[in-house]
Amino acid sequence: MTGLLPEGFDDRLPPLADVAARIERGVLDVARGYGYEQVDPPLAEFEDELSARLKAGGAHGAVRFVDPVSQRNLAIRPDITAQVGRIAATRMGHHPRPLRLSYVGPVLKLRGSDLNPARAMRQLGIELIGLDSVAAAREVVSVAVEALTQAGIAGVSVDFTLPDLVPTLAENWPHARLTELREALDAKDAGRVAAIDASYLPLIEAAGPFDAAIARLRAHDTGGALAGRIDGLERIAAALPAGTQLTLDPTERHGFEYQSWFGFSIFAAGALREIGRGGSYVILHADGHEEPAVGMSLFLDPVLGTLARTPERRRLFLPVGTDREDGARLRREGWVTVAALEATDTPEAQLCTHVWLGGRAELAGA
Ligand SMILES: N[C@@H](Cc1c[nH]c[nH+]1)C(=O)O
Repeated sequence: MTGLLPEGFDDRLPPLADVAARIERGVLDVARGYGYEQVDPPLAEFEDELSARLKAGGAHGAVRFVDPVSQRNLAIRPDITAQVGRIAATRMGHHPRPLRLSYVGPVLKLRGSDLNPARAMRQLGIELIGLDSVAAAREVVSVAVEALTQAGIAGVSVDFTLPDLVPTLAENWPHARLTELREALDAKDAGRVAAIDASYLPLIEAAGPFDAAIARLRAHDTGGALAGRIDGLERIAAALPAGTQLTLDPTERHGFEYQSWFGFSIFAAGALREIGRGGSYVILHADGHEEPAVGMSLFLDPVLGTLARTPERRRLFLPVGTDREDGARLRREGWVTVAALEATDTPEAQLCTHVWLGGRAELAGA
């Protein structure tokens, strides 16, 4: 219904909201099994704290307002990773490293994008703080793939990227020339890239299925920043279950505002957009020291529609007068029971598949 909610905002209704909650629980449970403990930061906080924590931004795209109580600028979180960075750098600064944390909750973005108009959404994820090594990245990507698969998401695939590769290789370039190169790479415009510096052409040619892309990159490898990253990606990919579809787009930077050497997007069968993103990044401490981290965030909306088409909705209608003990026992056995509160209520009105009749669960309408 237009006008009921602002553009980019949406209600999750039944059965989608239940499906989503179940997947969220499933993912967080798998993460907990790997030692990731949940933090639950508030919806909004001081803007300066939020933007100070991630090197290369953390309050980017936040809705801001002046708090009438503190008279300070607050930001509604656009990304819980920045809040986890704040917690890791302050209240859990003394905690032994690496620190493994997970989170789930709503986030709000000032603007949607052409590709994804959503502004209000739920984000869940894990962050591993203290390391951005290949071993740390391997763990984060494998936990993401395992957790999504166990939560019932089919066809999970991963697209790797190297967010800071181009700025690292072109470290001494004037800003304007680097911007031009990055725009040409974004547009995958081989002609323009060749005109700027043909040695960057292999980065466009290397986009595609992982093994072939790595082989092509290796063929052009001149040592240095690229060589280390190729090795790292291969070791990360090798940790994923056989059959996981993998691709590489070494210059993709859309959505990777603060990630450093390593980034990845997660896709699922039938979902039109990515359902997750992650990578390595740097947390800034108040004393100026920089701490590496790796993490990933999931946004499940694009995949919910594909799952909820076949929800198993078994609901047992309990007519007025059903014994309370019977109801309690049936729920313990796993039934969803819906009690009639008035004699005129019907199984159909309550979307029940079964009815409790004569001490048995009968098919409704039979
Ligand atoms: N929070 C990032 C993904 C991420 C988590 N940790 C590192 N990167 C995002 O939503 O795009």
